[in-house]
Amino acid sequence: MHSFRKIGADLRPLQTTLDEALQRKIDLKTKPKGALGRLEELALQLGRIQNTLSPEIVAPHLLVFAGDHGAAHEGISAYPQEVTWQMVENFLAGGAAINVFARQLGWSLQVVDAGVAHVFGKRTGLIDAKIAPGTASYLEGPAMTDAQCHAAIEIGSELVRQLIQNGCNVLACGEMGIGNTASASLITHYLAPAPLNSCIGPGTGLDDVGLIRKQELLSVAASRYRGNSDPLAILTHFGGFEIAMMTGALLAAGEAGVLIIVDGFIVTASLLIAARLQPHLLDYCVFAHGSEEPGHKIQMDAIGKRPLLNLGMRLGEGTGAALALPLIQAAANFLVQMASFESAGVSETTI
Ligand SMILES: O=C(O)c1ccc[n+]([C@@H]2O[C@H](COP(=O)([O-])O)[C@@H](O)[C@H]2O)c1
Ligand SMILES: Cc1cc2nc[nH]c2cc1C
Repeated sequence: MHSFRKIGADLRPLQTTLDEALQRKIDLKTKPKGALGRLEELALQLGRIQNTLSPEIVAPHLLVFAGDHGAAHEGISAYPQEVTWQMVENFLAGGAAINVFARQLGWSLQVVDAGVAHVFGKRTGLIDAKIAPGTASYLEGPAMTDAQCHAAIEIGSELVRQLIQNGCNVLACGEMGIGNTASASLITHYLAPAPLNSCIGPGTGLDDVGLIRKQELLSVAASRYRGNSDPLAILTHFGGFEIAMMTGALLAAGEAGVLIIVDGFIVTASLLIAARLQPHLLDYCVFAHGSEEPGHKIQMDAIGKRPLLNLGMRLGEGTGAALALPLIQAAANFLVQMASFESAGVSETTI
């Protein structure tokens, strides 16, 4: 029915032919066996993804997808909808947290207007991929049409294919969209699956009263949903153009066999959809950080993954993913640059 089912269709399980050689190379480095802990797992994963004993990080790129949500007017966020476009302006001016971290850590950064309710005009650093000026409210019906969902997935995947053609071999997605934790909660509820209330949190900072209102509204939204549990049906109904575009982006990155650094709660909601379509996608992912949004732990448990960092963050924008890059770089570097027992003349045997 949906041709976008084909995106990611060539996604392959990771190559394991080099596993023994990679593990041996890791074990022969000048350190007690296993002493680099999770960096050793990262090095093995990177070697598998790139199918080499000497992996490298080339042109890491972060795409920040922004979109508005029809349901934002219902009182599901601590902030008003216009913060979405105002933060896009902040990204373009270089003043947001993600700009600071991207500059510090060597990421190329682009902002994608997936569906912000604002006219930006032609702007340097902004990719105009606006599907519509915000989704419809899922309290009234589907957030988007099948055609809009299809277009968003196609555009997200095409953007990533272009980046990879230009040499990028590490991709991260970030997002900005007032109200998008509510969409991510609904998606997590259906796909983890888990009880709805356990998937709902304060997002940008709702107080207890606000949280109860959000839970009530989302419970109404779920009770009105007449579709099935098909991941694309859920994406279409509960939306987020930025969430749909990231779904396409993640699938294309996995299909091209590049490392994906996964950010927080909303990006992982996109990943839950994408991984339902192509389960091997998870092999290409590193989970950067544990978000404070409570549904993130539910997502991680559902896919059996552990985040690298726990910094108490809940910002989005790709900030958690950005901060994990030096660890991944360190994993590649130790595998390539560290001396072996033999080359350094260090005794290998234990007594
Ligand atoms: O990435 C996360 O884990 C995360 C957790 C909570 C909030 N956010 C960000 O906050 C915005 C959504 O929050 P809300 O309360 O408006 O749904 C959106 O712009 C996200 O980038 C992001
Ligand atoms: C200020 C602000 C910045 C953000 N960045 C991502 N989500 C955000 C939400 C708010 C409210």
